[in-house]
Parts: sequence; C-alpha cells; structure tokens
Amino acid sequence: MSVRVVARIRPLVKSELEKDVIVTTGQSAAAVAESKEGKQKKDAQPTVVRIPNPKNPGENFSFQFNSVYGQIATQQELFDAEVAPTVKHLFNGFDVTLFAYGVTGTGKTHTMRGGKSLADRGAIPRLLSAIFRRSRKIEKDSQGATSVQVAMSYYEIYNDRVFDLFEPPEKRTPTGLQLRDNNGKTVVVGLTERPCTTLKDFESLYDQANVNRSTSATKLNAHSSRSHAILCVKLTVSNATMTRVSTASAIDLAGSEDNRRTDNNRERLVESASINKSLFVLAQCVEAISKKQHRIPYRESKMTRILSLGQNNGLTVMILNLAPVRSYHLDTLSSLNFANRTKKIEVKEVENEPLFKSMPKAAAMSTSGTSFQRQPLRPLATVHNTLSNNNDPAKSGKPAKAFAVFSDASEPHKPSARAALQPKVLEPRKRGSDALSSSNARPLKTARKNDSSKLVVMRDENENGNENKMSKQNIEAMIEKKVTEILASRALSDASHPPAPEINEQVQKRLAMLEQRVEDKENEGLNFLLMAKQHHVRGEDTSALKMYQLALPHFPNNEKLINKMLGLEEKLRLKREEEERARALPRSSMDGHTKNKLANKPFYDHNDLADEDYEDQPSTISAADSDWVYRPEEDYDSSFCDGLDRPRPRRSRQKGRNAGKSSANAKSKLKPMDKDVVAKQLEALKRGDLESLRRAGAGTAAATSSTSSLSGASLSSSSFSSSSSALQSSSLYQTHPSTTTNTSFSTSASNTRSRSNSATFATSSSADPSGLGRSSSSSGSAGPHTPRTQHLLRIINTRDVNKIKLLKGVGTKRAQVILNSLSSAMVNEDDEIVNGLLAGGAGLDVGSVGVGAGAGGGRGGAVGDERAVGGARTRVRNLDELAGLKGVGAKTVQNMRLGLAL
Ligand SMILES: Nc1ncnc2c1ncn2[C@@H]1O[C@H](COP(=O)(O)OP(=O)(O)OP(=O)(O)O)[C@@H](O)[C@H]1O
Repeated sequence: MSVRVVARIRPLVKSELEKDVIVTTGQSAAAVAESKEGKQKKDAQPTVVRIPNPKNPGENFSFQFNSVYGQIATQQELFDAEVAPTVKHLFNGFDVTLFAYGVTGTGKTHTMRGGKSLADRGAIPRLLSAIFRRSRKIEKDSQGATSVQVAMSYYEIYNDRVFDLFEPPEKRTPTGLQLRDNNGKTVVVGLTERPCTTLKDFESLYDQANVNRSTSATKLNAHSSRSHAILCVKLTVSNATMTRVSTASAIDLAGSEDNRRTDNNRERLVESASINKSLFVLAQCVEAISKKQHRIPYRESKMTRILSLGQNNGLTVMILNLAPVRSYHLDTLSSLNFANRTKKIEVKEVENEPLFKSMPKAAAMSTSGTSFQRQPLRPLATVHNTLSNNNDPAKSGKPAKAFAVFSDASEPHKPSARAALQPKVLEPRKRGSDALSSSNARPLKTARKNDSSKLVVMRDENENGNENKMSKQNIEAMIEKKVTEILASRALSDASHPPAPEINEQVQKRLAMLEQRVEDKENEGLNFLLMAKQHHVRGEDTSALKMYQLALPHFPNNEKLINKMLGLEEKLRLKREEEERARALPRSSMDGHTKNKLANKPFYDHNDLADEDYEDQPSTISAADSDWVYRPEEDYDSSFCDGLDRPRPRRSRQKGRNAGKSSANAKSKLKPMDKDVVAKQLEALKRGDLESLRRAGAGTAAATSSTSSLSGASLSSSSFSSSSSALQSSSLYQTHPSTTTNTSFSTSASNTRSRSNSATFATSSSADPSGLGRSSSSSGSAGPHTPRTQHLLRIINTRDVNKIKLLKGVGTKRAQVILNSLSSAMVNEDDEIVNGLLAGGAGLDVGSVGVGAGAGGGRGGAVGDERAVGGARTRVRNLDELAGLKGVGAKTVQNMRLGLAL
C-alpha cells in the first residue's frame, strides 16, 4: 500500500490578501466526468490542488492526492476522515505514522497540535482522545479480561540532535541522545517513557513537554518550530493469553525555509540549514525509494533514520500543509512535487506479532523498556505466514504467496489469538472510516464486502467456526487476478523508472563508513560541510556558500575548502552578471525574433531556478491544455539527487592504498579555530586578493589556484606560463597528443604542501609544458566562448538529463553517462574534503599528492586518474573539458554544438 497523502490549505493569515490566493482545490477530470454521469456526488471531497505555472500564469498545474482540504476545512473534519480510521488498526496491532510536511508557516503545528479550544484541537490530542475512548470500550466490553495501557515518549530533533522533550533543556547533554539500530529499526537510546491513563494525564504531559520544544519567532512565522517533534504513543493490549504492542507516531516536521525570505540571523540560519538539510535528505530518500534505488540515504539525517519512510510497516499518512498565497508560490510547488513522489511509496501493512503469554520471559520483556522499538522488518513470506494459516504450505499443500500481504480485496486471515481481542464482525462500509478506502484512497485491511453481489466470507476455523462461503475456485480466481494486477503494475512502474544504476559494494560501504564517522565525530564543522554539500548538489549555491563559510572557521587554511568556496563565488558572480545583463537589456530593443526566441527558449538555465523542483515542465503542453495533470516523471530534475545516489568511479587499489597512507601520514590534526586567520582569509577571498590570502595563512598554491579559479575559464595561457610548475600542472586541462583521452577526472601536482586543488581532466602521463600551451590555447579552453558554445555549456551544466539527452548525438544513455561523470566528480570532491578533514584536517590528501609529486606530475597524472575535480571544475567550463567527460569526445562535442539552433 502506498503512503496516504492528503493536502491541507490553510486559511489566510493577518498579513495576507484574498487577491493573492493562487492555490485552489478541485476534482480530478475523472471525478468531474463521474459526477456528470451521476456516479459521484457533486460535492465530494476534492482531490486536486491547482496552482498556476510560475512561468505561464495562464496555465495551471494540477496535483492529485488522496484527499484535499481547503481553507475552510475544520480540525474535526480532517481528523474524522484521515486519523480516526487508523485508530482501530492501531488496536489491531498495526503501527500508525502520521506526519505533517510543509514550508514554514503553512500550518503543520496547527494541524498536529492545534489550539487550546475544543474546536481548534489538533490531530494529536484528538488521536489520544480516540485511543482512550476505545481503550475504555474494549475494557468494558471484555469485562476487564482485556486491558489497554498507553505510554508516551516525546522528543525533538534539533540541529540533527535528539532531545527528550520530557527533560527540561538545562538537563540536556549537548550531543543529545544516541540512535541505535535494533533489528533493522532505529531506536532512541535512553528516552523517557511516561505512562498515561487518562486524556488529562496526556494533556498535562504534552503541554509541559511542548514548553521544552525549540521554537522561535522568524520573519515567516511568529512561533516557528525549529525542530522536528516526534510523539510516540505506545499501546499495549493484553489479555490472558497474549500481549500486542503497537505504536502511533505523530510527527510535526519543522518547515523548510528559503533563507532569502527569512532574514535569519546566524543562529536561525544554522537551525534553518539543519532543517533544510534533513528535509532535503527526506526528499532524497523519497526520490530513491520511488526510483527503486538500492541505496536509500536514510542515515544522512537523524530525522530520516527515525521516520524510515517506506521501511516502517503499518499505515502512514502524510498531511501536506500549504499556504494559499503567491508569496509561497515556488515553495508550494516544491512541496507539491515532494508529496507527489511520496504518495507512490509503498509501505507494508504488517501488524505487530502478538507476544503470547507462554513465550519465554526474556522475549516478552523485550517490548517494555524506555526505548521501544517499532516493528522489525520481516521477510514477506514470514509476514504472510503470520497473517494467515490458510496459506501455510504445510496445511494447504501450496506455496505461501507473499502478495497476500498487500491484498486489499478482503480481510486477511488473522491468527487465532487476534480473535480473542476483537470478535470478528463483518461490517458494511461506513463513511468516516471509509475515508481511507475511497476510490483513490489506500484500501484498508478491514473486513468488508467487495460487492454485495459477490459477498466473500473467509473461513476461520480457528476463530469462531464461521461458515466458509468462499469456494476454492473463488480463491484461485482472486489470487490469479491479484497476481496479474501486481505484475502488470510492477511492469508499468518498472517501465517508467529506468533501473537504478548499480552502486558497487565498495562505494556503498565507503558512504556508510563516512556517514558513521561524521556522526561519531559530532563535529559542527563537518555538519556544516555536509549541509553545504547537500545545498551544493541541489544547486542552491548561495546557501552552499554560506555553509562552507560557516565550516571554514573549523578548518582554517583548508585549501580544498577555499577552492570550493572560490568556485562557488565565481559561479554566483557570473550568474549575477548574467542577470544584470539580462535586466539591462531594454525590452523595447528586442526585436520580434529575439522576443520569440526568449519565449520559446528550449532549455531553462538551471541556475535561474536554483532550487526549483518543477522546472522541467514538459515543453509540449499546449495552451489549450492548461489544466493538465502533473506527471512526476516529467518533473524529475535529475540534478536534484546527483552526486549522492549515482555510482561513482571505483578508485584504483593503488590509489586507495596511497590515500590510506596519506591519511596516516597526515600528522596535523584538526587545527583549533583561529578566528583572525579565518576572517582575514574570508576577506581576501572576497577580494580575490592573492597576496593577502597567502599572508592570511592559506598555502601558496591554494591562494594562487584560488585566484586562478576566480578568473575562471577566461585565463589566457600566458598567465599560466609565469606560474610555478606545480600550478601549471594543476590548473589546466592537459591533452597529450600521444595518449587517447582518458575520460576520468584527475588532479596532478608536484608539491606536497602547496598542491593546487584546481583539478584537471588529465590525459597526460607526464607533465609537458608544451602540452599546457596547446591545451590552453586549444578550442574552447581560452578566450570568450561563442554564443553557441556558451549555450552548449549552459545545457551541460544544468546537469539535467532531459536537456542533455536532446543534444545532437547524445540520447538518454549517453546523457546519463555524462551526468554520472559530472556528479561523480562533485561527490568525490566533497568526500575527499570530508575524508581529509577526518583524517587530519588542513593537510588534505597530503600523502596522495605526494605520490603524484616526484616526477613533476608524471605519476601524478597516473595516480590522479581517478581523482575528483576541484571546486570550479564541477562546472564544465570549456569544450575541452566537455570532450574529456566520459561518454563524450571531440566528435560528439562538435555534433552537440552544430545541432544547436541559436
Ligand atoms: N487551518 C488553520 N486555521 C487557522 N489558522 C491556521 C491554520 N493553519 C495555520 N494557521 C495559522 O497559521 C500560522 C502558522 O501556522 P503554524 O505555526 O502551524 O505553521 P508551521 O507550518 O507549523 O510553521 P513552522 O514550520 O515555522 O513551525 C499560525 O498563526 C496558525 O495559527
């Protein structure tokens, strides 16, 4: 079953005006048609959110969800339709996860916690109220034979650290509580668990804990939650024979923030970066799950580890909170895109196994304790067997069919112990609990009539001996139908998602180790660095630069870091210039042809829309079809997760060993923060002032290469000829005529300490000054680019597979290879920074550079064959660099260029 996603649009707040409302609700085209035919009520619950295309306001995007709640929807309506139906499943042993997602100020806390008045109470207090009500009913109906215990824990993830909200802030340890994997599930170690027997108990505990939650006023929300808050309600239902434990998790995520709009100060910025990072990782997880990738980056943030979307069995409901007005336009689109992907995540609806009273004590004990654990992952076959005795191969003589787990056709056969808790009743479908089983809703595993004419009642010999009205043939037919459906839907989804590239085991291990090491270190600097990396791969260069700047004080003199920042500064500067040029272009001076060209610009510059997820709208939308339904395959911006989930070139053993040596040899540990040095470095960096940068403590090579990066691709060969050999060999794209093009990135250097990190696409195995000359003057390396070349490079640098594949002679496969090549470079570089910092701080990769030293870069070329490119080079800056990419050659470049219509 997929995650149930419902959208809620909040009403206008004080400062907002009706005329600025751009988000509306509606029915899908199919529902409209059905209502015209009288098959559906006219006032049925809306399922579609509509929002204008920011690039063409006359055109609307439509996003369909399980349900949509407009501005006037009340807390009661939302609860009744979305949360109340999950309660009975909770009592039947299923875990329930309910989470609110949305941009800051869109109403997540209002939805989850709500206000103090009865009408304003949010989903959480209402859920608890329903739980207590049902508990009392079960206890009463069973005349005390069944008892229900409720306990809760409540914690927040603030700046990627976990804090118990039942503990006052002054008692917190700075590092927070640790997470641990337990049977494949993440548990918080040492969390307080408080029993609560009445709603009053709960309210006082909850209110008290909320005082401890980190909130602050921001420009966008006077009471902005600065943390993700996770409330876990553990339900233990016991009778004479068994105990069943299930958990309801209600999560109020912090909202993502666009810091261009917040005016956040440093503290708020750090919080915001952490919030954005975890939400970004969440988006990556969703992306990876929906693309069926092998590696889901759960471990990259604590929130995603805990939420384990797609891993947690049971029912998951996501409430997408939206603001209706224009000022949130881009954020709203981004949230809608995210939600659109989330709704495709399949979760296994698996009930928790009951613990029978006759079980060994130790096993029974394991459900109690301070850190309770959510359901362990079980293989489908096992899961299946726990659900139905009918499928026991030993009994039926047939192999167990795992797919029955997902069946929504009829209630799965429950183990006999379950009957002791709840008498099996076949109820007609009712509105309310039906909300989850409406046409496009996630069907529930409740017993129900499929159709009055085809009533199916399962035999339950172990329960109450009800008559079996389902014939063998019926069962076979059902199974056959289900298998066909599942296979067909898999085939369809496989076709729409190209198989995820294999990430080799070594790379996976390396990533996991790196994550672990960063986690263990709890190093603020490393956190900044990782956040910067997240922003960087997302194309949010301004935020990435801010994060690198925050990281710098922790690693003063770090050449790679400085280079990276310079690269970004340069990129931003160019972007600013481009924007200014575009602004300066007088509208009136545009002839019809130019205007037309701009209007029909086939490719968007990725940099124009740094963090906009929706930029790849299909260019084929006709004006008439203005209300088209959004298709996620077309919105996918491949650069979004570039660099994290793509395979990276395997490093050679030789290289690996050398890298290891380098780490071991790097004696210098992380240097203590030297604010003065850092401040001076930053100043010098801003000015591109080589001399001051050098004086401020950065290595000569870093300083020189940094300033070279500043001057970017337009450096002439003569400016290199006056440089040292180390710089010559490191700052250029070398092409040796006698060697075939080596497509991997490389760095070479000839000086251990003063290596420049401006990497090269080295194709030479020896440093050849003449090669430098050739290379630097070869086509596209130096001098201004022609408009055609500029256009081509811009397309490549979007790192958007949909755009690149359209280039002449490229196609999807080659575009993917090119992208992999680019993103490998970027990620390797980030990893190297992190690795270097973990290994020994400022002296990054010292050893490995040393290997490449000696022969004036001779071995450097060879050793460096699989090294990452440096900061500025993650952007392809000229045709030579482009030709050096994997999957491209001079001829392809030529084709690409010539195929471009200008
Ligand atoms: N459905 C609603 N009805 C009335 N007021 C609402 C509704 N939703 C949100 N609001 C109001 O909008 C404002 C912002 O809501 P809230 O604090 O819940 O946002 P948030 O998404 O939790 O923000 P953050 O992520 O910054 O914590 C509050 O003043 C809240 O009362």
